[in-house]
Amino acid sequence: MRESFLFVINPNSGTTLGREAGQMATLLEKKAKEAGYEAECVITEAKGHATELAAVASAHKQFDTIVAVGGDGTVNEVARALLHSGTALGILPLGSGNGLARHLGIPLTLPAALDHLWKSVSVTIDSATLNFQPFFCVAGLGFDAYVSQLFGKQSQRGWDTYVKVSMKAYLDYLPQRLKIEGQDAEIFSLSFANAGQFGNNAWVAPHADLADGLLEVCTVTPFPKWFGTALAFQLFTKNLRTSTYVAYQSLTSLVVETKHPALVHYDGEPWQLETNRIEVNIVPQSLRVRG
Ligand SMILES: Nc1ncnc2c1ncn2[C@@H]1O[C@H](COP(=O)(O)OP(=O)(O)OP(=O)(O)O)[C@@H](O)[C@H]1O
Repeated sequence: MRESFLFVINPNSGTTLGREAGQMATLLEKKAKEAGYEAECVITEAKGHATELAAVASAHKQFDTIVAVGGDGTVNEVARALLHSGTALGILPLGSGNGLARHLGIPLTLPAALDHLWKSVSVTIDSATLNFQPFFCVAGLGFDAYVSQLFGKQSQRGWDTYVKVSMKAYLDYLPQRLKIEGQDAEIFSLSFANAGQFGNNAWVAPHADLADGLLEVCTVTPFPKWFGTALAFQLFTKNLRTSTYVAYQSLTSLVVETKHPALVHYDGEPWQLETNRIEVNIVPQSLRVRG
């Protein structure tokens, strides 16, 4: 039997899909056929739709691989439907940040990413949960959650919007007091990294390993405003570990208590909690990915 792929296309991802999603579907079906595979495409109609589509296809064992065509939000929506299933996740990284794809070394141009997809084999990786919400790349609270909330409100996506939004967020963001495993702490940000980067090569935990059964917990403590540029440089050059304001722990679970229900993010998706308690857990060896 020929190998089969379902492409789940999010027209809202990145800056290139949009009204071109229909053309993308036609192109992907043609390319798959030329390469000797069975393929179907579906275009999502709303937030959460990718999970429904992937869950139905996976339950009926209709396809060997379900490919998220979009960014980390799309990857999250498809991947959560494939947890502990026999169906593998594929990624065509057409989002804004593409953190998991970049960590996995998936090329960012469509022809190269497709070529990579056909040739790749599946590996089993860990996922994680934040208050039972699955994530695959990075989740957290503090500055990054604030940026994800502001980014989610923009009409344009893409790298330029990330930069604009991050700079605005930096000017008015205030550090938070909370308890990490019962210990008082003040944080600029607290990240739970399954993969090494947020996306756009912002390496929050370059040493993160997707299959080691551990989360890399990265605490950034408050720093003088003038140090922001140096910290950003360390983030983009995989040198955050050298900063005096950064500490790492490798953990399987963690409990954080906040004064007020916190704004968090999971794979860049903002989420306003209704509880003061945050529990993060690793879920070892839970997802098959074409890497
Ligand atoms: N048809 C749709 N209409 C509107 N929003 C959608 C639709 N399908 C999915 N979404 C939502 O679009 C959002 C953005 O998708 P995604 O995260 O893939 O792109 P991105 O933010 O540009 O990339 P990245 O997360 O890599 O930075 C997600 O919150 C997803 O739930």
